[in-house]
Amino acid sequence: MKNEKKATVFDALVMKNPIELPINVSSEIGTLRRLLIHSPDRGLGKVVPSKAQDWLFEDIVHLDMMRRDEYDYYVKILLYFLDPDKVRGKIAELGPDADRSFFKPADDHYFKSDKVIDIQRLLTDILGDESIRLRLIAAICGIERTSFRIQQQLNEYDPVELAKIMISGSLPDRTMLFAPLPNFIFTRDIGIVINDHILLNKPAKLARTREALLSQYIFFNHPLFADYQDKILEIPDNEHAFLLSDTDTNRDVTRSTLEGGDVMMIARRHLLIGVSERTTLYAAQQVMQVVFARNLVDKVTILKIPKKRDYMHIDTIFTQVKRNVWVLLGSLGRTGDEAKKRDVIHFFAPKDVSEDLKILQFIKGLEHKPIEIENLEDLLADISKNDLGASEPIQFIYSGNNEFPFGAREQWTDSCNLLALKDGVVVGYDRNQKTADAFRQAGFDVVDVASILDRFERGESSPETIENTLIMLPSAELSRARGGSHCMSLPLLRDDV
Ligand SMILES: NC(=O)NCCC[C@H](N)C(=O)O
Repeated sequence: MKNEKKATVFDALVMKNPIELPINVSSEIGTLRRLLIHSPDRGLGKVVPSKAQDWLFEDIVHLDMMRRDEYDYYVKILLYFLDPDKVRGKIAELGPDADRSFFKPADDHYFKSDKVIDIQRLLTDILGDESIRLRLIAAICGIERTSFRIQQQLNEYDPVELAKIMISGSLPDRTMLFAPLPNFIFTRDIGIVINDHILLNKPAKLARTREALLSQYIFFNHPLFADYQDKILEIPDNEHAFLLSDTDTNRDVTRSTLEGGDVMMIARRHLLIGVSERTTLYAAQQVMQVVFARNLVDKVTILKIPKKRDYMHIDTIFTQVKRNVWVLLGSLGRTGDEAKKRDVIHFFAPKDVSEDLKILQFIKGLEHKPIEIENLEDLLADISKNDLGASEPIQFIYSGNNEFPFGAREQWTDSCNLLALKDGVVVGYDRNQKTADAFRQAGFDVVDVASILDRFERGESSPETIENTLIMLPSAELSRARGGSHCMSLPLLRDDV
């Protein structure tokens, strides 16, 4: 439909006073109250084998199956926990064979929650403003190098359709104008809430550049974030970076790239930052300076992980399950270290293929005297006990139950990338069966998402009463996109723990 200046579609959100929609995240496990997601859009169905690597997928996906059999369940479980009135009593009619209008952000029958918010709707809202629309069209056409005529043509679409085009890269008649954004489903990577501040990301990969631009416009222009304008943090490049060649090894210490999967608000006064394939040391340092300067935390821990596609961000190698329970990849933990010490080949390995994990902790005011932490388990145990006050013994659940070669296999399909809905209740992928065994051995219930929704519907369990559970999401297609439920969430509000 052509641009008719319709009222913004997300009235429920826009009309609320932003004060009623606070933003605050001070842990990874406090009960989740509000988050940003993005349902797989038509762009994901455009990935072809020859572009899969460039677009950061290792495979092509079946879009309809990914939506009906997998992602829609993710949405249902999120709604049951965060906004139950939208789905309670309706689960049977929202099955994989039903009409999907409830799940389509641009549809009149969409669930329209102000707790589980699709970023596409926020984009639609801001595109209702003439000046923002013109600027964003120009910016996108600039980075995508389209013709001037296409710029003019885009301005003719209404905000609902224009948002779809900007995300998917294609027109309603399926003509492709530019590349899709298949990784936009991983909302974790576009921004991170640090207490009541929002840190915007600078993606390392070209395929994610447009995501950052869209997010920047949304965070700076949507009424939802109106009260937080002076709390949005952006990390600039070091001016020396502009003078370095692409191959200069100093690029890493001057260039600023940062993705949300590398930033974890782990406790009210403690931030973790990964230095990885995607996040540079320079960016990590800049973030540390700004969070200390704004007195947002007292402690920043920097974890340098191997620059490998398998690991990508720190949230691909560990996430928190409960105040005293973590899931992690054993080969980068203590057990991995011990095995390595006995391994003469590892000792002589050139630095760039080293599997080492290095951890340095910085205390505000004593930044010049960082503390080295020997292994991941020591760091996580310290967080549980000293930052979060856990009194029970600390438990580590290892990817693939630490059995060779399942640790690596299941980490690749996001066994360590879990989203906590509340303390001890997490969502993960069903294909990671050895990791699920490890959860059982640690005393957790392991239940597939359809069964838990049934139990909720029958009143046999509820989001309030459920404890110590791994909820398993169907994942044959989603896991091909190389991210898990942690990556598919940008928490905006969690209860304090
Ligand atoms: N936080 C995350 O680990 N996000 C997963 C991102 C997957 C996406 N295909 C990417 O490579 O960027």
